[in-house]
Amino acid sequence: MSAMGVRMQLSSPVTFVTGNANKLEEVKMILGQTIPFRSVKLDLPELQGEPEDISKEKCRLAAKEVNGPVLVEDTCLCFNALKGLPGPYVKWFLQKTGHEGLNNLLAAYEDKSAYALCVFSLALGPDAEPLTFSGRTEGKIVPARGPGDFGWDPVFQPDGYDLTFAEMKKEDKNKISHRRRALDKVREHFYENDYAPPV
Ligand SMILES: O=c1nc[nH]c2c1ncn2[C@H]1C[C@H](O)[C@@H](COP(=O)(O)OP(=O)(O)OP(=O)(O)O)O1
Ligand SMILES: [Mg+2]
Repeated sequence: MSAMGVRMQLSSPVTFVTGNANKLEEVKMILGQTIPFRSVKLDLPELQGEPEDISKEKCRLAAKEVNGPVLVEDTCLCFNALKGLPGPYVKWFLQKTGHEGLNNLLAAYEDKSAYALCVFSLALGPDAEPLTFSGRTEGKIVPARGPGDFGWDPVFQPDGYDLTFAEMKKEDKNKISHRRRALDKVREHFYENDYAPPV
């Protein structure tokens, strides 16, 4: 039961909206059968600003498109020496300058520390205010190592590991990742509110 004692009935399974197949694969692995969800491939426009606001706005757009309950996420890679940049803009830095460019951004600084941040937003429908759930993993930026199939994974080495995210086994990344930590909160929210499985 939710805090209000009202059982929320989802009108349909939650739709995870993303244009990124690698994200979807990880979300599927992490959530398994715990939350009923389906996915739609849509690359939604993203506003500029703070990670939470970007995620929420993406969620509002997704809920309008889907006209039902939706889940979206926005992922940031934040360099401490650069006060959190490139952050939500890492996609464009990566696309234009590659892994080497991301390393070069830190060339002038001793501090190579960084964190990966994942902000999920959930809206139960187009008129609902999105809720956000964040997860964060600390690490550092290193010259690229490992398979290059998912974003900046080759240049991010999480604290306590000698391997980059790209070099780690998927199941190991999924135990400590920003995405895992955020999804643990999403899952907790579903349990706490006792969202009934869709009929
Ligand atoms: O765990 C990750 N490990 C490595 N790279 C990652 C990860 N997660 C996102 N990424 C990349 C994808 C994109 O270059 C940028 C985030 O941008 P972001 O807008 O959130 O992703 P996206 O546009 O690819 O998909 P979406 O349609 O869900 O917005 O960082
Ligand atoms: Mg995006």
